[in-house]
Amino acid sequence: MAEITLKTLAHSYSKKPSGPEDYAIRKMEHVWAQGGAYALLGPSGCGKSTLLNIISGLVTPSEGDVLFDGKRMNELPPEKRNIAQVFQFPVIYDTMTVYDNLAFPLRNQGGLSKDQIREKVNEVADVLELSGELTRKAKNLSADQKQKVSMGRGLVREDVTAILFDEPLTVIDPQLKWRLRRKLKQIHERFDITMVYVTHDQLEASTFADKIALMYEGQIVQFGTPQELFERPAHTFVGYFIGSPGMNFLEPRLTDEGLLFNGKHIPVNEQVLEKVRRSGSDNIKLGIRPEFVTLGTDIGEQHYEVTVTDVEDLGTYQIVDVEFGPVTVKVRIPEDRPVPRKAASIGFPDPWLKVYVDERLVEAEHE
Ligand SMILES: Nc1ncnc2c1ncn2[C@@H]1O[C@H](COP(=O)(O)OP(=O)(O)OP(=O)(O)O)[C@@H](O)[C@H]1O
Repeated sequence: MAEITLKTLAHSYSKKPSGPEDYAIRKMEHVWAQGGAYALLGPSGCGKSTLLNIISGLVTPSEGDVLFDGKRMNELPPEKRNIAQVFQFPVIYDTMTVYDNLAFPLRNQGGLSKDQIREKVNEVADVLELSGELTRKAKNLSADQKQKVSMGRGLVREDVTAILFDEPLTVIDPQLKWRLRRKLKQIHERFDITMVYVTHDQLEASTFADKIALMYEGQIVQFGTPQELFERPAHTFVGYFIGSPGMNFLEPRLTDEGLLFNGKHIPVNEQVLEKVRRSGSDNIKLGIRPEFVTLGTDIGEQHYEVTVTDVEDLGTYQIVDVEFGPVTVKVRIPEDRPVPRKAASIGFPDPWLKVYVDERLVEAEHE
């Protein structure tokens, strides 16, 4: 077991990368602490699998280091790294029994008696609810049972540094997914192993992980709890990708008075405004989640006049589309709240209105 550090890591599949777009992993620093349950979340192609494969040794990074407990691993082949990797599709020996599949990594490792092997296999089979299947040939198992055997093969070894899961539930029926996800959580609690779970599904990420690393264009743009990613997106992409629907964005103009949008002054914290001025950038965005926009009929200071254009009833809540100048702002309200007919007003309560410069969150210093 170990802490995994990625130090000034970058990777390009191209021999002669000419710019950032040629990098699957753009320069990053990251630490996965020993024993954590992490999700690596991001859209297709953002570099998740590449990052996992660099940790396990299947891919050698073109720049930077992979350290396990401070020791450089770059030159070590995968089989020497003690990393278990579970892929989308089960990797098992079809002709062996479930018992032999689970015992295989232990026999390979050597140094354990038959009894010790049996004890460990039984323990893992018990956790994975495979005890009744131990004598069955693996090829006769269902897809989810096979995937459980794959996971079990990683879990039996006491010397594993970490288990990396690369979208392991893709082949599993939806109704079994939640059971397996819970199982993984229990396994994590019981075995105290560092786990990194790759997914592009935010629900899967937040039910499994204590902390989520959100990846975008080859970089981890935020590493935090599901709540932190929701309440304080550090990058506009986090705001957009997390939540349903994602964050609303307005593109205000910076004037001597402050931030102006649709002819209205939108007040923000003075320190934040000062930082925006100093940045010299004109890529400024205001972000607010649909859950935090207030909707009413009062027009006045900090209540901006809008037109309701659509209401979508989604069972337990409604999504109201309002036209605010050139943009449609989405507001999420409880199902039983009446929606103003056409003329309405919206407000952006202070702690939830975020300011982004060059896509990064700008905040006031805390005392
Ligand atoms: N073996 C390879 N050779 C060249 N380019 C590759 C290779 N593997 C991945 N890439 C490229 O690297 C980038 C990152 O891919 P990667 O598979 O790591 O992303 P991902 O987030 O895991 O995507 P997905 O969710 O679709 O699996 C993509 O642009 C992809 O096309």
